[in-house]
Amino acid sequence: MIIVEDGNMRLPFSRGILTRSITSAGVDVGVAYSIAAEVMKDLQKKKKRIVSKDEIRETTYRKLLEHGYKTAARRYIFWSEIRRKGIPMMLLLGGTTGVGKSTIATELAFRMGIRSVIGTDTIREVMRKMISKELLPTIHASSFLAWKAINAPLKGISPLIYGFERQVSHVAVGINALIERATKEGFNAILEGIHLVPGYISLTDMSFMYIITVESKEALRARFYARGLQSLRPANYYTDHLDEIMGLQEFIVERAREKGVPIIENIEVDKTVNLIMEDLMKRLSERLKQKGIRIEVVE
Ligand SMILES: Nc1ncnc2c1ncn2[C@@H]1O[C@H](COP(=O)(O)OP(=O)(O)OP(=O)(O)O)[C@@H](O)[C@H]1O
Ligand SMILES: O=C(O)[C@@H](CO)OP(=O)(O)O
Repeated sequence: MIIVEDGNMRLPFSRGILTRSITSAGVDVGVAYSIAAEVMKDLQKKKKRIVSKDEIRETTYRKLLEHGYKTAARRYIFWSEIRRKGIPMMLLLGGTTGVGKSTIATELAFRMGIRSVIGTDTIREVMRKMISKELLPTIHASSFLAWKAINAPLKGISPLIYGFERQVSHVAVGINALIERATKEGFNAILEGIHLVPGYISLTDMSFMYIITVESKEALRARFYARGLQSLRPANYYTDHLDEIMGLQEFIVERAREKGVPIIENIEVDKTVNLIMEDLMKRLSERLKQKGIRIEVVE
């Protein structure tokens, strides 16, 4: 068995863990697994029982280059440097219901080795238990039905948007508290949810927001049916309100354009995840440069 030394810690070499960090470079999981296996063989050939993390990093980098994955090799080093330096950051994924936020968040967390994925629905759920329907009616409804819980002003704003905005501004109190706490403690997390609307959330200099969209009502309908098969959230509840849900997407996208938040259309999960990681790498290295932190390999 090969033992990996990392500071004071010693852990058995895990092909699974290495596979995961190789996928952070945008390499397909199957390729990542076979490269991790080759790295393991190389290390075994050296007949060393204890290897350092740097040795693993260098061997992996070399293997990626050998297989012609030049860009991926540089990305791999970038993300391992980020992990090694323990740079705290938050990733925020917003977008209307059903676009694929939690699916993408889980995949990103896996590739980036982030342990915490928090849905804003959970924050809303906690608030529901603490604040009665009489006091805050909008948080007790789905985003697209919040308008039914209150009387919107007669002019100037659509009731759908008015109800949603009320819900978002209440849930944002909990979200902002969470961001503040995470920043204070320096932990990495991915937040996802419909309540992450640009302009309502206080972003720190190490939090990065993306808005996920779906191309059409029909694509969204298909996603609700797919989700209905995998979970207890019935498709019809959402497909009966597709116009309202698309209306919320329009509102969120407008806010994102206003605030300069990147908008990513989610067609294929893998491509969406790669696009986010690519953009995040650029934004992150720019931000770190401003802070005077150098990351060795950046394209
Ligand atoms: N690019 C995609 N192509 C096809 N199906 C997708 C894609 N992205 C996500 N899905 C599927 O769409 C369904 C909805 O995705 P998910 O539950 O992640 O959405 P969400 O944005 O988190 O929704 P909510 O805000 O309601 O929690 C899931 O069944 C998921 O597997
Ligand atoms: O409010 C909503 O639109 C969704 C967001 O995920 O939540 P729920 O399905 O619980 O209503």
